Amino acid sequence: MADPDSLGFEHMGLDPRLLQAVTDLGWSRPTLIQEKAIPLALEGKDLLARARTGSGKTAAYAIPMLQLLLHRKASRADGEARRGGRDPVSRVEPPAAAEPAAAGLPGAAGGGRS
Ligand SMILES: Nc1ncnc2c1ncn2[C@@H]1O[C@H](COP(=O)(O)OP(=O)(O)OP(=O)(O)O)[C@@H](O)[C@H]1O
Repeated sequence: MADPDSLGFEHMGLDPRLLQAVTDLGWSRPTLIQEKAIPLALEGKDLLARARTGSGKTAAYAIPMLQLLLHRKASRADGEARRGGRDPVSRVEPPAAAEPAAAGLPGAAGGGRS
């Protein structure tokens, strides 16, 4: 299944947590579709790829997706920290109180023509 001549996961610039996860799964090498797709997806390219069932397509798109999410979270947290605030990703805020449906609309109480 894995391509013995493939560039290893460790050469793809993956987040250490993803590399660890791949190692924990016992995946020593990427499959062909992973080797071809992951670097392009990490560059932000849009891909349409086809490979046999069971060839590892799920990880071919899930690994770059997780990497982009991890980096987005890290850069948002950095930006927030530089502004002296808290990490907006880990912050849990209750939803804002619902506005009255007609508030501010012409014809609503206080907002329309009289
Ligand atoms: N690099 C890898 N090394 C070893 N095993 C892998 C590797 N990548 C995926 N696998 C394993 O291969 C199996 C098939 O992978 P997966 O289901 O992702 O393939 P798929 O191409 O998405 O299949 P399908 O077409 O059925 O959706 C899974 O058990 C998965 O854990």
